[in-house]
Amino acid sequence: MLSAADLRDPTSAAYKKARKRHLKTTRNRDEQLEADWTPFRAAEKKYKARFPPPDLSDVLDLALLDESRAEETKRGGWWGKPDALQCKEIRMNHTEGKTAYVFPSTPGLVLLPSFVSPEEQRHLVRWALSDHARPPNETNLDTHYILPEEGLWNKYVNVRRHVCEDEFIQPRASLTMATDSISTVISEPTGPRKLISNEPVSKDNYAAISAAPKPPLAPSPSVHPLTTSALIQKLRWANIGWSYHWGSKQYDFSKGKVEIHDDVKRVCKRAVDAVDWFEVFGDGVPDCGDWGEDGPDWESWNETYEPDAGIVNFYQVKDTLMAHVDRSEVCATSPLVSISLGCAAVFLIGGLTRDVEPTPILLRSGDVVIMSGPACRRAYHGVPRILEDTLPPHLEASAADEDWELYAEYLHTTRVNVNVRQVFPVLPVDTLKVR
Ligand SMILES: O=C(O)CCC(=O)C(=O)O
Ligand SMILES: [Fe+2]
Repeated sequence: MLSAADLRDPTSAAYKKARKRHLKTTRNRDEQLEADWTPFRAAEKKYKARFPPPDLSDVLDLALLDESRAEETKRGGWWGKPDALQCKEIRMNHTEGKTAYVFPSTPGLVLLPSFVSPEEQRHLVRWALSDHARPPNETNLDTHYILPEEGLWNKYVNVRRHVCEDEFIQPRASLTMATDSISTVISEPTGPRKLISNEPVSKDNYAAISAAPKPPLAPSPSVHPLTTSALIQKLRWANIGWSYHWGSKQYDFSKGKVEIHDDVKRVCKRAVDAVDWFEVFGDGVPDCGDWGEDGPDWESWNETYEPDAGIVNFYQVKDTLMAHVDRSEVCATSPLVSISLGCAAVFLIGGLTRDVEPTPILLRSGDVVIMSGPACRRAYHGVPRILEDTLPPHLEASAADEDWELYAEYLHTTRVNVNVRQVFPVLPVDTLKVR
């Protein structure tokens, strides 16, 4: 496979070949169209580019400050700069040897580099693939395929260990066409997550949005049977907690809530608890945004933060997550905790519109991002690039743990993001009592 280093060396054969292909595909590029790109779109295009590989010198890469991550940051030849952006180190609670950073450009954004230990990273990856991406938690593949009851990953492990055959997993369409009336389902092709412009949820429209019908998505009639090994590469997300309805981009509370696993909750609570929120939002922090009629609630987060929803994202190296705002949560301010595992990525976060120039941050395995407060929770953000060959040494296969081998192999081309949210404010007004 071509490495990023090959593509940066103009004397290499790989560079010459890629350049030729690039010139051919961009010959008819519409320059006027490019001039119309919003700053967010322009940044996405820049980091997505396969050739030449993007220059990351304006991407914040705080791992470079950490001597113990030297082996990790060497991988793949991808480096940002530790001083690419303006950020400030803040005081933390009960946390030895860790650091937290805030950003004047996005009040409420907190970065905790290397917050999750290597051991805990392995534990979370196992949880995500083996325990979580299976019933009762919905995955992107459930709509379209009749998945094995034991979970796709567990089946895949059995296939690789020759415990069972690599059978073809059948599309669901053949089954449901006969039983579902077409008018009760909405069609959604497979592929990346779609951008649907949904209405921001608030206490005022919550009841109406909850009551609106949420018909199941239609299984695609064009998907083909695939083996377990082929299908595992197409796993893109698994739901956490309250069920999310992708057709309307709203939660479907009628389906009930699956409890968030204690181990995941514990990491998220530890992260929120580690932050001194006065340093993030206290006196003298400007432009924190509009907290709504009840005013700021950050002072109680260390005690009241209680996640109840979220998603595990599985990105293969060529996947991207387009600019979006997570606006389906009733509580538009409480911390959203986002844990990065596996390959590194470029994360972009801008402002309330795509016209705000986004801040680029290199996220590596074990890093935690917290998005909190009105300015940050409603900020456009996305992941335009997964950086190939960046799996840290502590996630590689090791002779000491044979069972890890298949996880390590999968992670070589994958980034896992555990994205945990709080849908309801902790003290819901009467109309919000669904818990
Ligand atoms: O993968 C990430 O870092 C961000 C994911 C995200 O923004 C989302 O799931 O809404
Ligand atoms: Fe998001």
